[in-house]
Amino acid sequence: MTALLSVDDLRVETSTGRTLLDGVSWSLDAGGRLGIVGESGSGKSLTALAVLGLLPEGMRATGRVLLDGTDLLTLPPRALGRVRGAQVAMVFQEPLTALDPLMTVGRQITGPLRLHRGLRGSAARDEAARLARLVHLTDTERILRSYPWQLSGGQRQRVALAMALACEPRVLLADEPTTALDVTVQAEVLDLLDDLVDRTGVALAFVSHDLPVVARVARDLVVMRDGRVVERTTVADALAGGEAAYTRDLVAAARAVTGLPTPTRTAPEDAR
Ligand SMILES: Nc1ncnc2c1ncn2[C@@H]1O[C@H](COP(=O)(O)OP(=O)(O)OP(=O)(O)O)[C@@H](O)[C@H]1O
Repeated sequence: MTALLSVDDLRVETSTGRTLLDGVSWSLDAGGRLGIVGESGSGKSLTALAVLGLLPEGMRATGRVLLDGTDLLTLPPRALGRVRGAQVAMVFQEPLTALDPLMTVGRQITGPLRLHRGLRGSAARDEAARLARLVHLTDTERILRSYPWQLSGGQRQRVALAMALACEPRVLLADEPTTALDVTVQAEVLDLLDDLVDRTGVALAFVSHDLPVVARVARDLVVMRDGRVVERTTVADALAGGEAAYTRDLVAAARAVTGLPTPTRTAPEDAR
């Protein structure tokens, strides 16, 4: 199968020539679930930002980021803007950064529907309500009339997911989407993500420092350290004892803290 999104020998340097990402390569198939894991500073977020063309000023990316064969790194800004949101959507750790504090949730969800799908009036409102239900928001009428600050952290992340899915993207990039949430809400949002991937068929790239969290939603796994990919494997194989010593350390550390299960090696299709 040809990959839907592939990152090929991605390198990111600062304006002073410091290398932050060095030869990062991975691929995500249509409907795939890729986890990108590694300790703080390993380059997970920069990889996600580079894919979206959202690197901080002054940083330079080389290599290739191919979405269905189109290299996003060489795309002009306007064309890249059309890809972002419409084909590759994202959710971040803190949903408030993605939400406008002065706009009701309903208007924020209808915004991308208007822009990318041309929906207006009651058609946009109906679709916003459908999306709110899709992300398991209850009391949708009230929530759509609310401002972000009137919602809980878990509700805000559900709204951010509804906005991300509004344009029916092919890829969803999630960077630590549950890290700021307390444990119970974190589990609910992970279950929701799992369900959304199944129901919408969106391909998921899920970035987190937390291996047990990644293991709940991902099937394939990229392990990063110091701006490099240490190992490309599956979650099941990593849990059964990865090839790289660093992967084994990550698994052992996670197991010591959370009691991760010790599965036997399984075929990738059975890994969820
Ligand atoms: N704006 C920036 N300017 C210079 N260096 C940066 C910048 N942003 C990140 N870096 C550096 O790039 C490297 C990778 O950072 P990145 O944020 O991708 O790591 P991460 O794995 O996502 O970690 P975390 O989970 O803590 O966000 C780190 O060494 C970091 O110090």
